Amino acid sequence: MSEKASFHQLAVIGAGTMGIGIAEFFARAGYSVQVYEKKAEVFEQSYQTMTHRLKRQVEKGKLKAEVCQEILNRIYPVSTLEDLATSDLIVEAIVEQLKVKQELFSQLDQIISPQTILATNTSSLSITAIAAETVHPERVVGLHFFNPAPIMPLVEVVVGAETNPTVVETCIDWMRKIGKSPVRVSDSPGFLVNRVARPFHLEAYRLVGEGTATKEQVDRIIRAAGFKMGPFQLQDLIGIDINYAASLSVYEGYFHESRFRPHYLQKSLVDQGALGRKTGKGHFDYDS
Ligand SMILES: C[C@H](O)CC(=O)SCCNC(=O)CCNC(=O)[C@H](O)C(C)(C)COP(=O)(O)OP(=O)(O)OC[C@H]1O[C@@H](n2cnc3c(N)ncnc32)[C@H](O)[C@@H]1OP(=O)(O)O
Repeated sequence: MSEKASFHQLAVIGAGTMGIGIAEFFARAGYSVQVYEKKAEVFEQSYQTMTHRLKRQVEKGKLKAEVCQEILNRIYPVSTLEDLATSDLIVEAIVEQLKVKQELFSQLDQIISPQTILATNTSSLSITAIAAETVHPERVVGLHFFNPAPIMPLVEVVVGAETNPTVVETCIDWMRKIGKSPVRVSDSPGFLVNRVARPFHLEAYRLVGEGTATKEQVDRIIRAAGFKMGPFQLQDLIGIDINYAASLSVYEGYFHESRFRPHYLQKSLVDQGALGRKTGKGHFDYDS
């Protein structure tokens, strides 16, 4: 592994499902992680959920109580972006809106050193476009984790038009070192996984929309075919809003090719605020 791959201080921006999952994974790997989240209540809620899950692991005898405490102690919130000035690697996991991400990256560019690697966990937005607003686009890279981030091995390492190859190598080496299975992918709409996943999700919506099958039937049959989850269960895990944002982004990115057209039921659920497990209601209902 290259010398540069020895990170000391890590940071995550955004403490939603993915942000806190990524922070937990880094903490489990032995790193201390600063978490910047604009809304204190979002951090509190996510931290509580994570704590609850880790404690259940202790009860099940899968995690030692002291290890659980060490993991929790390594994750701490910070209240300003300036607090991240000395980070070696920052992973952004905020809302999937290009403008908002560009503004954040351009702000960070003024605060951190040119050596800091700036990663985005975007599921489908262009890394090149996110980097375009920064003075140092060469240190911007995609690190696309999968939900649940603490346990899913795959990480797409997404190479933007100006990403420095050393940054890519450093991330790949380090991801391997801490137990992930990184794959290098080029910057295109939806990268690899979210593009391949479009027909999986969208055809499922079409089947249900045209009355050919129910959501329960689709999920049951897909599971029987060997998938861990059916498309509707999986969307409830990922977040229906996140999956809809990926659908829109791939559709836009391929200039409205009809095979990528999002489905009205996606938008309808988002408009209702039925976003999946995180809101207690999505395709199915969940206890809070
Ligand atoms: C949209 C994005 O851009 C891209 C994406 O993220 S696409 C989504 C990719 N993810 C998937 O495809 C997930 C597919 N599903 C699965 O792998 C499994 O169903 C699952 C891991 C979510 C749950 O597994 P399952 O066996 O049904 O449930 P359960 O027994 O509760 O959990 C299995 C283990 O995962 C852990 N786990 C479950 N949810 C977790 C979470 N959110 N965070 C951390 N750990 C979690 C449990 O603690 C348990 O660990 P243990 O074996 O040590 O006790």
